[in-house]
Amino acid sequence: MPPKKAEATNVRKPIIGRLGTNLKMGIVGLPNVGKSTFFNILTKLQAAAENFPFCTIDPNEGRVPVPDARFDYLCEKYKPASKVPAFLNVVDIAGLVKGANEGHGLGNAFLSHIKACDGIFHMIRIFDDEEIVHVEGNVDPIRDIGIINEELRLKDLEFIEKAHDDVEKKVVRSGDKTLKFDYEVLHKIVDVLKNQKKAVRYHDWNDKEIEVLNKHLLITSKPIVYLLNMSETEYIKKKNKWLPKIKQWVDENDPGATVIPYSAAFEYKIQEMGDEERANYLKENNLTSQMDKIIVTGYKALQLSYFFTAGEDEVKCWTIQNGAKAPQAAGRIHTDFEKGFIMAEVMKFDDFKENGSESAVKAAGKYRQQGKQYVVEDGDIILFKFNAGAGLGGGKK
Ligand SMILES: Nc1ncnc2c1ncn2[C@@H]1O[C@H](COP(=O)(O)OP(=O)(O)OP(=O)(O)O)[C@@H](O)[C@H]1O
Ligand SMILES: [Mg+2]
Repeated sequence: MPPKKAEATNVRKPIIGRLGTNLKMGIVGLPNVGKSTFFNILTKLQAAAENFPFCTIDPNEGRVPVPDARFDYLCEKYKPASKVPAFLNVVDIAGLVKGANEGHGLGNAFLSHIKACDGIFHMIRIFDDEEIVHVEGNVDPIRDIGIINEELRLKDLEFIEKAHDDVEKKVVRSGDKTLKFDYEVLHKIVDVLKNQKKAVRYHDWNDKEIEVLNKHLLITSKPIVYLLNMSETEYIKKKNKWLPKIKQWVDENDPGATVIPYSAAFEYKIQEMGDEERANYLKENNLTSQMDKIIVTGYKALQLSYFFTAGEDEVKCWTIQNGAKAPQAAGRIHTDFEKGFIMAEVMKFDDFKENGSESAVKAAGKYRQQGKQYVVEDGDIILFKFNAGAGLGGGKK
């Protein structure tokens, strides 16, 4: 029997990058542009952030709760003993300079810290401040974006040429046919990076090619979120001469990437205020913090989403990779849930909010039982039914 149409819509393009849910965003940029300041505001940690280039050497890691009004609503509703939001992992990395791929600045070693991340917050300085050293002598974000992207491209090229040559030896000299397709794809990747001088993510790869790409986890295949670090004054005035130029550059050179202007100085200032003082200040001056937006954008860039389990004991967000099916999602809670999966009972968050309770959702006919093929959607509230062991009756969570 041919597959049903409904199932066909479940077919998704494979994700480029690491599998799993423990993914992280790395903060990348020139030295002294505000990466550690941003990291500290995000994580409320105290990594060294001083006015000199290469202040950061070893990477700092932290995790930040992902803000979500739906989660807050569920907590308000159930008043659970335990509240567990989703988390975004972030890594503060040393500054990158021109020629880093050849060992300039802090050199090559920490490019591996970028490689170990799954997505990039590309931090760009657009604030003018005579006091703050700029390694290139003046503020010119278009030039700076170029320097960073070029370093990342060259690093990938160096890595992939080596992989290409290794596979070439096996295919051409030793006649290993199993690697023939890998060899073709590696050849294509070298072409994109070397001849077309493009990042790997700009190219449209097919499913089989993505399988090969995922053996190498190239830096330029990672999703990017551009963060433009403004001065406090300009952020408040919502004005900076570089903003239109950068937007234009990204549209032309990195279409689809997200650009978020913000100000580390402003965010730092409001973080120091008390809750009430901050709320009043923002309201009176018609200003908003950009931190929530940045966190959510970073989390989504990693192709992650979450479903909720909700009850009086606990309201919890469970991170999944986009496109995960119900049994896989159940496996996030416990491997037994995946092995003995029977069904997922699903409420859409909006239905829950509209109807006010689980029983009202049921009465409205909107409480749905979903099977193994169900692709879990962000914000689903789920109760899994599963077989606990070989035929030992049902269980649930
Ligand atoms: N928006 C801003 N306006 C003014 N000063 C800022 C702003 N953002 C950061 N700074 C200042 O810039 C300096 C460098 O910041 P930070 O240490 O965070 O940079 P970094 O990118 O982590 O540098 P490195 O690569 O050397 O580790 C600090 O003195 C910080 O206070
Ligand atoms: Mg730093």
